[in-house]
Amino acid sequence: MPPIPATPSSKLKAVSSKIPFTPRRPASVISDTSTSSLLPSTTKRYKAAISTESKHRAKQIAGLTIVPGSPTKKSDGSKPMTPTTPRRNGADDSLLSVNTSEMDVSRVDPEEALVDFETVEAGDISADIDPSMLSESGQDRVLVSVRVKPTSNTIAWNLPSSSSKTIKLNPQYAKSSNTAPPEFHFDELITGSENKPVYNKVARNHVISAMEGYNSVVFAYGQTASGKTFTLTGDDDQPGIIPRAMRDVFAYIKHTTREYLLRCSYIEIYNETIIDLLAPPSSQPVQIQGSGPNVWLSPLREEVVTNFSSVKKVLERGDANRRTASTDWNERSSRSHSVFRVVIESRERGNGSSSRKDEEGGANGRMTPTGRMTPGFRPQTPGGTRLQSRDGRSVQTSMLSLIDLAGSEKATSDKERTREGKYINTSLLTLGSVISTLAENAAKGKSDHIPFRNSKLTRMLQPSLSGNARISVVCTINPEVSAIVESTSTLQFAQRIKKVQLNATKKEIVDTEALIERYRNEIEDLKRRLEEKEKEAPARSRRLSAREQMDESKAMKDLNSRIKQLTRLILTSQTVEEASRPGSPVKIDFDMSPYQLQQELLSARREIESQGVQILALENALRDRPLLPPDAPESEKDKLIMEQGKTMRELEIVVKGYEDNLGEPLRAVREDVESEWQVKLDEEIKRRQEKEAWADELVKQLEREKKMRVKLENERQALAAFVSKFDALGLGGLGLPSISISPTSTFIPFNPPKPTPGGANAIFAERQKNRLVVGPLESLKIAETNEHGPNSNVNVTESPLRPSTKTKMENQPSLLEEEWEGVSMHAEDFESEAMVTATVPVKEKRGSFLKTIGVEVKDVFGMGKENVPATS
Ligand SMILES: Nc1ncnc2c1ncn2[C@@H]1O[C@H](COP(=O)(O)OP(=O)(O)OP(=O)(O)O)[C@@H](O)[C@H]1O
Repeated sequence: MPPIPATPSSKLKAVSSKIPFTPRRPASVISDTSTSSLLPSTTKRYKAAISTESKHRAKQIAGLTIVPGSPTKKSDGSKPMTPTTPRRNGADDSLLSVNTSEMDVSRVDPEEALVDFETVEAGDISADIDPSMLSESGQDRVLVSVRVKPTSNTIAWNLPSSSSKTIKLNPQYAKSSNTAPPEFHFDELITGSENKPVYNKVARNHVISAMEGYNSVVFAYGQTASGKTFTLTGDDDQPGIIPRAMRDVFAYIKHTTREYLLRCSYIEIYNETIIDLLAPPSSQPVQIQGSGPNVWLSPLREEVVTNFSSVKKVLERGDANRRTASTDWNERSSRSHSVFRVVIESRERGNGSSSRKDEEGGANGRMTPTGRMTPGFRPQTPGGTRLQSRDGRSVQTSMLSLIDLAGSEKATSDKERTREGKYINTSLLTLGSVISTLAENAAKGKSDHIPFRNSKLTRMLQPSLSGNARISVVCTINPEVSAIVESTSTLQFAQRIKKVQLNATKKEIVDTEALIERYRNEIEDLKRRLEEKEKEAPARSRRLSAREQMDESKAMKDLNSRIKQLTRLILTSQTVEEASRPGSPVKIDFDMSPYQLQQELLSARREIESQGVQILALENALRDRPLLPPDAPESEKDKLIMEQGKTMRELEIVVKGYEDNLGEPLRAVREDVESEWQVKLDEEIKRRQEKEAWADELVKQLEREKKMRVKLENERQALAAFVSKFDALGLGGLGLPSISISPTSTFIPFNPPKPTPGGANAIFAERQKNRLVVGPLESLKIAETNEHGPNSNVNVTESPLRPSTKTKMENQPSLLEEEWEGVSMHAEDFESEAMVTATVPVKEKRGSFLKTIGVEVKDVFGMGKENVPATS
């Protein structure tokens, strides 16, 4: 198998032939010229600058042994410096104390160190930046790439073509000819010495994601000397991921309207100790605080960077403090895991951003270091300095972590390296098992315990590995035959990490203070408007219609309820703020017992509650308060009362007019209805009068009929008696001369009537047959005269005043009018209750006879049988 050509080959040559060097120390941070004179004057690489401590030692300790296998010697023949002990103990701190910066975030006012498109200069960004590259592309899975280090030796791996993403062990190097040689597929497979395509493929998206607000992690994993540091840091010719990422950070800022605060930190984990590469050597080791996904490092020095040159300085300082040593495989092997982190905080630009910076930052709006810094400034923010959300502009926070892991390695000939190697291998092993469990859990939906706590590295990476980060891993391999085992192990690790599931989210910090302030302002504004409305109300109400007045009162009610709502929101925000603040040192005395603290908390809560009640009560009072304050002058009050009285009178008039107008149509309707019904009423009255008259007439008629009936009955009785007597005397049918019956008659000529056939009874019966019978008033019945027969119940509805033609009344003369042959009868004769007398031509006894037939009417009427008095 031919060796892998480097791209371009001349570069590989240049890189491989480079002599390690220490970068030039920035003048600003190095005050001791004698120290700087110790350092080589030219520099081509950032990597593994020999620490100041090491240099100092170098002066004192003569004759360091050359590590066997070190590929290169220094040009002066001296051996590479290898720190053998932690640099803090026994180090000359006075020499190292210069290694500090005024850009320490605790000394900088974040508001003065903001970076935005105005402050970013062309030199801060890559010359070949394409804005279209600055768009985010989300990743739910870890992006896994493999970078194969160029070599001139025979390689054991088959790399089919440049576009292929599969790497396969050549069969002749397989463990056994029976087993298939291992084959791996990745997202990217990169060869050559060009760092730019590596950055573009494996890191650019993640850098942009970090700028968009997602935590992002890029780390290099691989065997020692396989090219991790070359990939992450690179050199002047081939800058690696870190410098390229930082240039893209500024390029991104150049193309947005947000303002940024960038804070860098640089640490290393060496033999399970976390060391702050930017802090003075005497500083306390960094501790991992918190637990689970909420872990942070403390104390940790963070440097604010505002341009690329400040980033470069930070990197140089950190690199200078990194532990490197010659190993059997790498002249300057990283003996620790290094983590370069940038905390990116951003918010929308405020209105006066640029003008403020122009004033304070000098030419082109760029802040000078002195202009930005406020020595001794330390905002009282729990958890350290950070960008504050302002005027309702929330702050977005994310972290970009660029990690160069220590190389896994086999046992080395050096004792110290062996000890380091153990730690390195242990932490890498832990990383491996953490990744395996994460992958397993993701694949099988399990939630097995993940051993994050087994190493500082995994514990520190826990938030990112738990899913809340976008991760890219570059696995570097040495393709040579001698490194098959390590390369296979690296590729297997890469294969596993590919399965880890991610779910990164953005973190937004809301500006509660600004929110509360905004609410307060709004409440003030609403109250002012409410007050104005209340003042104008009497005057306005005169002008407004009823409808508009209703709208007006609704608007005032709305204002009131909005005030109430905002007050509640303020209370809630304050409570949340209080709860989320982890105990301000200003307010809480930590020497207090838990009981006392609890009491404090309770009383604080009670106070908040009572304030809430007070606010609500005040709101109610505000709503119900009179239009004038109690201490207003009497004249004002009188004026108001007068105005209100006037308004009331006006309202009364309005109401009356309204009612009047409303009554008018009703009156018209009533009149119409009345006139219409008056006619009907008149007709009805007339009809009633007629009916009354008719009824009166009926009554009279009835009376008459009754009398007539009585008389007739009397007549009948008298006649019956008379006829019986007459018959008894044997005078029936004798042909008597005309009889004149008159009570006043004194003389009746003797001319007795001739007897009729059947006698008087027959005549009476005949008359009875044709007799008219008068029934009740309301239903006049004509019985015997009815054409339907004597017993027919046919009603005769006609008025008795207008007798029916069907009756025989008109043909039937009244008995009173009828004149009998020989007997004359007159109605007036029956008017009185005098005895009916008949003058019969009898002998001398006739007078006594006449006397004996006198009959009282009342005795006759109502008797069922003929009441014939006995002849005396
Ligand atoms: N792709 C590459 N092209 C050219 N040179 C490379 C490449 N990768 C690595 N090198 C060179 O190989 C040497 C070792 O590389 P590097 O120091 O980056 O390895 P490492 O993985 O960081 O090792 P360690 O784990 O020991 O720190 C360096 O001199 C570096 O310049």
